[in-house]
Amino acid sequence: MGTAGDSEKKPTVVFVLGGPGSGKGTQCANIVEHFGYTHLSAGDLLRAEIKSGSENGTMIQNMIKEGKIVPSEVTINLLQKAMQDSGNDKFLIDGFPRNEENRAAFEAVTKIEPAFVLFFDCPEEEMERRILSRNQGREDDNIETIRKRFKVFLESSLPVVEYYDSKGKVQKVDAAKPIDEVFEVVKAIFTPKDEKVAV
Ligand SMILES: Nc1ncnc2c1ncn2[C@@H]1O[C@H](COP(=O)(O)OP(=O)(O)O)[C@@H](O)[C@H]1O
Ligand SMILES: Nc1ccn([C@@H]2O[C@H](COP(=O)(O)OP(=O)(O)O)[C@@H](O)[C@H]2O)c(=O)n1
Ligand SMILES: [Mg+2]
Repeated sequence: MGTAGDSEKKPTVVFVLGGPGSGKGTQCANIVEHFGYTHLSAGDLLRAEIKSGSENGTMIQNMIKEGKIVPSEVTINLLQKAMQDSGNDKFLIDGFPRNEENRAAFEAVTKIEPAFVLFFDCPEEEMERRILSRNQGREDDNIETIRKRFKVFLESSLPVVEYYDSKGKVQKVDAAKPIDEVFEVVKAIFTPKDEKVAV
């Protein structure tokens, strides 16, 4: 018997990254249906925290409106709680880590390394079109905030993708295609290799 610490198996985590509007949430919903993962969107958790009237709510709301990245401590707490509450051991963590601070803090706090990183690659003009017709009533889906979010994505989030790419952990998907075509590619990535053999 191991000690309490090492006898518990670490959960499987896949980070789902990509620019704003690249289709992360949409594809995660598809993956959940087919592969039994629990989908945790960092943005959704932060928006729920605002709605709950938490003491951090105003700070989070202001940062989201400016397209800025909320301090890791806040987001990681929400992710950890959601992981515990889920009862599952397989997670799609969508929209996190979004900067080097997010990445290093998650690793330090949870000791979890992602199994791989699913990266949705999409041209900015297409992402902009999608966000402007998303109609979810989000306070950050306006052209002024969108521009700020694109800048943060290029400056802070892409380096995280590059970091994982240098470790051979990135599965890059062309996300500019229609939803079902993107999912065909995603599905192949999640399907265990021994089930991929044609019969
Ligand atoms: N491949 C796609 N082609 C066209 N529209 C898409 C595609 N994927 C997602 N969308 C739409 O674009 C918007 C943004 O998608 P979403 O999944 O919310 O992206 P993200 O979570 O990366 O911001 C949504 O309205 C969604 O329905
Ligand atoms: N790890 C994260 C994820 C989101 N956020 C905030 O939440 C906003 C919306 O994130 P999101 O993932 O829901 O946005 P989309 O990429 O889905 O459009 C971001 O622009 C950030 O302000 C954050 O601060 N830290
Ligand atoms: Mg999203």
